[in-house]
Amino acid sequence: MSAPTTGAVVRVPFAELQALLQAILQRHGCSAAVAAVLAHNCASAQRDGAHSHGVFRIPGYVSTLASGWVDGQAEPVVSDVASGYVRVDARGGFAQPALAAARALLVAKARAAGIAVLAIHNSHHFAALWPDVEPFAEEGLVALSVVNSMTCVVPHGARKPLFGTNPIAFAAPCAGLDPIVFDMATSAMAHGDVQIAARAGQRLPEGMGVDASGQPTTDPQAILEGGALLPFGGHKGSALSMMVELLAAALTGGHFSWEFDWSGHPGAKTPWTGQLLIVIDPSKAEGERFAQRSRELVEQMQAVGLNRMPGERRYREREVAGREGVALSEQEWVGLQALVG
Ligand SMILES: NC(=O)C1=CN([C@@H]2O[C@H](COP(=O)(O)OP(=O)(O)OC[C@H]3O[C@@H](n4cnc5c(N)ncnc54)[C@H](OP(=O)(O)O)[C@@H]3O)[C@@H](O)[C@H]2O)C=CC1
Ligand SMILES: O=C(O)C1=NCCCC1
Repeated sequence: MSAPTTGAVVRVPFAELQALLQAILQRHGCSAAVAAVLAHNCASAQRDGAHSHGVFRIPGYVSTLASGWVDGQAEPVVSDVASGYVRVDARGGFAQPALAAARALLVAKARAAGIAVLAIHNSHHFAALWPDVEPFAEEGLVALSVVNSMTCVVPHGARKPLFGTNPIAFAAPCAGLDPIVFDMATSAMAHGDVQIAARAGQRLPEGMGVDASGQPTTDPQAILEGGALLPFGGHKGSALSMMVELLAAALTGGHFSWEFDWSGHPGAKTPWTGQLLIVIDPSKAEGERFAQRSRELVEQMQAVGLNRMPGERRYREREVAGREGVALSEQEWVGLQALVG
């Protein structure tokens, strides 16, 4: 989640940024419907200071669309496969429009049965994962999502990369407070943050990755050029990353992180994989008590000295952006103007 480090800061109203991103995405090959979903997602990440997946990613969307690797016009096909199961074929398009297409059915099933699963395959996810779960918690539901990405992480104890950076995001309602949300790569660092550090000429902390010969390195460029990331927390993060491969790819019918070949599409950046969401209606078990119990948990964590909840930094940045506008570096702002042409 590195912040931009160069240039003066420009503040832009959220709606203006979203409209600009939508215009860029449409100009470079997305349908209006797809561009609207991605623009909202990306502008939200920038607003919340989630810089590794904010406007930093727009040139990647543009080059990927130009390469023909992703279908920016794809219309997802939603299948109602069982009482608690929805399947979506994203048809080679982005995962977020696939989620949007299935969302109402997924929520209806979760409310009827207490739990429902959404399995998306044939999809590209190039964004932060919290925007996919947080809205469910705002409606009183608990949501968990996983997505796999592209081979760049060495499984614990192995010699070569295999897994993606494979994030896990979770959201739950909390009485009187913002939803409890966490969203984390299962690698020691998100790939986007390695790219940002490389661009800024910064070293990484120790323990993030290895170079092309498998030796530990703090040089982000060495990780990007033939090296690899490590899982967070050794064998534990590695096991979670393995779980993400199983849930997001094997269970959905999507590709494992190493199974797609984008070498024929220079400029392609978006992993062609799968995504799983599990949505639970806590009222089925706990009535109205779940959100209150969440609140009790937060209060107990604070009572023992916790001074920052996961998600809290984003909510703080969101509040500031609401008052002052979304922050971008001047360089990013100028770059976006150039892309709208
Ligand atoms: N689409 C894809 O394939 C991929 C996407 N990603 C995305 O990259 C993004 C960044 O991931 P990552 O770098 O692992 O995230 P971070 O390590 O920055 O943060 C992980 C979580 O921990 C919370 N957190 C951070 N610091 C603290 C602290 N000191 N105390 C309490 N909580 C804390 C964060 O909350 P807060 O948000 O408030 O800082 C967040 O919920 C994610 O949004 C992820 O979805 C990553 C890999 C692949
Ligand atoms: O930051 C990462 O790690 C990734 N983000 C978008 C998709 C590829 C991996």
